[in-house]
Amino acid sequence: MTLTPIDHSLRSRSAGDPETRTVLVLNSGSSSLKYQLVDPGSGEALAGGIVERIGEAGGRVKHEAKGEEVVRDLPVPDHGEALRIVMGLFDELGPSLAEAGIAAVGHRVVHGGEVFSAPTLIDDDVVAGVRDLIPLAPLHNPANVTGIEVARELLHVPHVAVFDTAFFATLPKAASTYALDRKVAAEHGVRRYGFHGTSHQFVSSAVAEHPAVLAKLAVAGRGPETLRQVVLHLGNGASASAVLGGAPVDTSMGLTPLEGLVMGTRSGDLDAGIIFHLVRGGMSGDEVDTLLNKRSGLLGMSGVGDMRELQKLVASGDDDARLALDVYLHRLRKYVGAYAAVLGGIDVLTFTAGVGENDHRIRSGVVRGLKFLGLTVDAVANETRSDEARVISVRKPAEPGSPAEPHSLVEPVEAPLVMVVPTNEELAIARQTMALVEG
Ligand SMILES: Nc1ncnc2c1ncn2[C@@H]1O[C@H](COP(=O)(O)OP(=O)(O)O)[C@@H](O)[C@H]1O
Ligand SMILES: CC(=O)OP(=O)(O)O
Ligand SMILES: [Mg+2]
Repeated sequence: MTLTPIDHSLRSRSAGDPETRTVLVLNSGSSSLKYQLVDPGSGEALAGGIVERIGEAGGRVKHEAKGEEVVRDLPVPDHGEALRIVMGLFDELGPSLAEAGIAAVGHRVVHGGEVFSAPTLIDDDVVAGVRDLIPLAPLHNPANVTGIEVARELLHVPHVAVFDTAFFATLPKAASTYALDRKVAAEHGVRRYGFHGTSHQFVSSAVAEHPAVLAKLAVAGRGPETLRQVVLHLGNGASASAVLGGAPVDTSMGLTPLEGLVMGTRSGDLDAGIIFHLVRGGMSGDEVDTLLNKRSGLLGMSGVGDMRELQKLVASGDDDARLALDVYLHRLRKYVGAYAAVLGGIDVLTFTAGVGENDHRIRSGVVRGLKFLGLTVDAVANETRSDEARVISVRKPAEPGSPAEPHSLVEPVEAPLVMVVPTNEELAIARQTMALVEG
């Protein structure tokens, strides 16, 4: 398929033109390309979709616009072709990219290393910098580089890189330092970088602005700088963060997005000795890398990496699936407990991303067993589906005249809130992209 490059560079500079206000957000994964056309002003997603199984036998494209979804099965050999297909779908099914007034393209880049700690306007040097970081994120950064290169060829507008690691650039040294020989660590850039930062930042900010949280702080007479949050981003990749007054103080992913929680296909935490044991047993380093990143986690333990599939197996009485779920929940409870210690207590525990937003059994499963921290789940609130940020912990009516009014429900002041807050990495990337482009 051949497409004419779209040049919006002149239109994007025409101030006040409402048509020049959208951002195309691209999230290039190892075998997928997620995209969304976003109006950062209104927060509206005008269209979006996903190209899956890139480079595999049967590719698939899902494109959603104006409430309608189109699914097509077709071969997608690489990310370049994936983006060309996406641009063709916009042309064919709308909204037309040529008329959408794209002011910029925002790229999710997973690893920014120590070089990039803020959204960055992309030029050749930045592409080279992201490429240099491939050894630190071999599963993610190669796709990010390809996505950027192809998009720059096809869309002649400013391109901005928004890094997963940026939010965690200010982690305290005690949390970001591995207890290794300091010279080796410095030479190889070994430290905790943290990932999913765009999501942890978006969600923790939304929590801090939520009326129930503001009421809680008001009742306690405390300022926002004291707010102690734990955020659980549970998607295919999963990570936890501890956030104090808006600043991250710890996070579960490390040098790479492998450490921490049990994930769809990644092991999360394990004894580093296991790696040497497997290598001595005959596996190559690359084989162990693939094992831990792609064949472990829920998939490795149960045969399925998708939480919906896992829950079906558990319901059917499958013992391996039950154990996988128990390991997943056990790890989560350990992290919440650890972060309660890091923060000196928890004010709000928040669930987000595909599993966190949708699976009430996981939420109640985590909180069950953490009663000693004051954490609770109200069964009705937990099981009620909603796209809104909401409280799911047990609450009681506010005292008449209390500062918690007009919010009619408030938990005992000392009890933490448990919340579900939908993440929106695309909107956050679009806003950061627009802010940079508009200077
Ligand atoms: N209704 C649901 N119940 C349970 N799990 C769900 C539900 N919807 C989505 N998920 C799970 O969410 C995960 C994907 O989350 P998502 O945030 O989309 O991942 P990513 O962005 O990392 O690809 C999958 O494990 C999927 O099964
Ligand atoms: C960093 C990371 O794990 O990203 P994802 O969840 O998209 O794989
Ligand atoms: Mg995601």
